[in-house]
Amino acid sequence: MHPMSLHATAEALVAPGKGILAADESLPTMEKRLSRIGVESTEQVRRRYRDLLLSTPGLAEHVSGVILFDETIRQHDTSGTPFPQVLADAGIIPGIKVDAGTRPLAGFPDEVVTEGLDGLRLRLAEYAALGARFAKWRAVIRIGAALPTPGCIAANAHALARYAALAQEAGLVPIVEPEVLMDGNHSLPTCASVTATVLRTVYDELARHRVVLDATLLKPNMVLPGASSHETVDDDEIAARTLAVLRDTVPASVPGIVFLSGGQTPEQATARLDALNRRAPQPWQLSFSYGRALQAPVLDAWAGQEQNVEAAQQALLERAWLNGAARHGRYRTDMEGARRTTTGV
Ligand SMILES: O=P(O)(O)OC[C@H]1O[C@](O)(COP(=O)(O)O)[C@@H](O)[C@@H]1O
Repeated sequence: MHPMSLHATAEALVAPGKGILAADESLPTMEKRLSRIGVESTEQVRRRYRDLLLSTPGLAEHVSGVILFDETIRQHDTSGTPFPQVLADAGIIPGIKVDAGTRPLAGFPDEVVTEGLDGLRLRLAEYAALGARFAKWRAVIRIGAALPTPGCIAANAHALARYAALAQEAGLVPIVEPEVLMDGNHSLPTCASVTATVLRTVYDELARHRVVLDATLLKPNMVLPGASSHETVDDDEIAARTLAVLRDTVPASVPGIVFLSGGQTPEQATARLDALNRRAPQPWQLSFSYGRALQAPVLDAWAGQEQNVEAAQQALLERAWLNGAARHGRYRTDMEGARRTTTGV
């Protein structure tokens, strides 16, 4: 086992000015992301793309950890170094997505449950041996006319707790991710009340399963109006509503909250993280674990072409730098596109 305690690892993942790069897209998600830029998703393409991300020089300045996918944790960079080692050498903590994705929840139309508990103890031991020091499991909750149901919330919270306990047993810090989706035309208060109910249920289950909270991180959605609701809400209101829900439901012993981006634009995700941090101090660090909001500009800049690798890495450094500023509540929109002049890089 790695000599750093689980609590120390959790704290290092939410170190000031830093956050997590979620690069753990499953095969179907990666196929979607690559087809947007007109690139076919093959194992070699995914390896090249992840190599670009993970070998970005200077990434550690604002990235504390990277979540990998099962395929990626077994792959190597072009010189033959395993990806978890590439990260560790750069001072970045390697992590791993361990859920097996969502499936329809039997008896609950339009609701899903995350699978992957069977055999998880053995898989976690293998991931730890491959160099992972933290893990992630995502539950998905949909808002609809009569959704989510208590049954769906309970099933997902139970799975998250079973996973988190197993991750800690294996010496990995569990990131607990109950995502309330932005899809739909629901209001901001509806998202707030659903998110609060989900988080309360999740923390009940974590306690029941004896999960040590100071060695966990929470990866929640921000409290937002539904994507098709046409409600305009400013970033400070989103921060206020999000913090009100979190303060009501997340114990203070949790070291950090690392938000998912969930379909927000990169600029929105950064501005809202900034608004949240302008309301610090809070009981926990307020950080990011963004997939799309960090990678969308990288994919656009890369477009699958070798000659664009450096420009793509610059795009990643730019977003990491902006989110690093947002970690301190020091982001301003005029910093967009200004990294080279400001940092002299
Ligand atoms: O392919 P999956 O397992 O559905 O994962 C979806 C993505 O959702 C996340 O949990 C959050 O990503 P976003 O910031 O893009 O919402 C990522 O960690 C993950 O890559």
